[in-house]
Amino acid sequence: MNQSVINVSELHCSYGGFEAVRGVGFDVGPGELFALLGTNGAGKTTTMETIEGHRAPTGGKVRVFGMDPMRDRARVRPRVGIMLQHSGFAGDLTVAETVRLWQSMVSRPSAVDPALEALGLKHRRNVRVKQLSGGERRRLDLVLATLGNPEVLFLDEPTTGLDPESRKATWEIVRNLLEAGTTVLLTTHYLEEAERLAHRLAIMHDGRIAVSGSLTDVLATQRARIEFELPEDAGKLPDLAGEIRGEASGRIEVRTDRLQHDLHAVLAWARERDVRLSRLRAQHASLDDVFHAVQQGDHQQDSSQQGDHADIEHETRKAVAG
Ligand SMILES: Nc1ncnc2c1ncn2[C@@H]1O[C@H](COP(=O)(O)OP(=O)(O)OP(=O)(O)O)[C@@H](O)[C@H]1O
Repeated sequence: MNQSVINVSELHCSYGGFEAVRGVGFDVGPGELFALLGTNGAGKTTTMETIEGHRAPTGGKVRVFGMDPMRDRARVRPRVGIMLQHSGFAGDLTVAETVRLWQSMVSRPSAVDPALEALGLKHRRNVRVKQLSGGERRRLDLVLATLGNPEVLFLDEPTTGLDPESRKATWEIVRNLLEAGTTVLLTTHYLEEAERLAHRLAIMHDGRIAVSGSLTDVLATQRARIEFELPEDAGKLPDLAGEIRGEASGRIEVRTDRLQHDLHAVLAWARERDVRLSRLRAQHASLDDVFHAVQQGDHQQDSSQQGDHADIEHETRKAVAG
């Protein structure tokens, strides 16, 4: 039985002769937040719009609750909330009038004031929409998208243009929705947003998914880094699993799939020789590193690389847990 709320397989979408989405596939489970990341023009919005039922695919299959979002629109639409990248409000209506109008169109509306309050818009309820700031409009978008208590929420760049406080408030709302069991598909340019909210994520590039999985899986596609400075007379470094870059003396960088192993070897070597490793740093690849590698067309997804990362993550969690 298919447990996915959203199922996308071999999706292709074209604009005339231009293929914007070229064989994308992923599943989103109940209560999961799946984030689509990618460079400008990677195909995120096109993918999202197709899943929302706004655009017919040119190939492949999209299912929401096991149904075709276009053909079965009447059954799918009442169960989903959509926050578009660009909304078309009637500027002369006030915030409260806009929300009431929206309330009359959804099948299971929530109360207006708590919804406005949660996103810091209650004091703006009598202001005309055209007088709102860009960030306030974005927050109104989110209020409207969640007004019908949707089972699935589509968020297309929900925090673009928001100040840091409003961004955090939005994350809090999304977390609450996830706790209540809502399934969320998110596109964002903010890597931190995906790191904080996503259960799983995919990075798109040129219409394809370049890398996907949990944050740990995705980070494991790039090698970790050990950096330090050596004194001139330090001698030859030990053999390591990773690649050693840099001068014999000076700043050294080790790129490795086996962070724990190589860090241990370097520390043991330095201790034996009483060598001081100044400005020592050891770290996993960041999402920024993976994103950059995808952009450069220089990434690999190989689950066999995950051993050390998983070990260290486990140990870190244990240490943090006390
Ligand atoms: N209506 C359209 N007609 C023609 N080409 C389009 C249309 N909409 C999008 N495209 C093209 O399709 C590609 C994918 O666009 P899309 O908006 O899906 O990317 P995106 O990843 O969401 O980008 P961004 O991060 O900039 O929002 C881009 O090359 C874009 O120029």
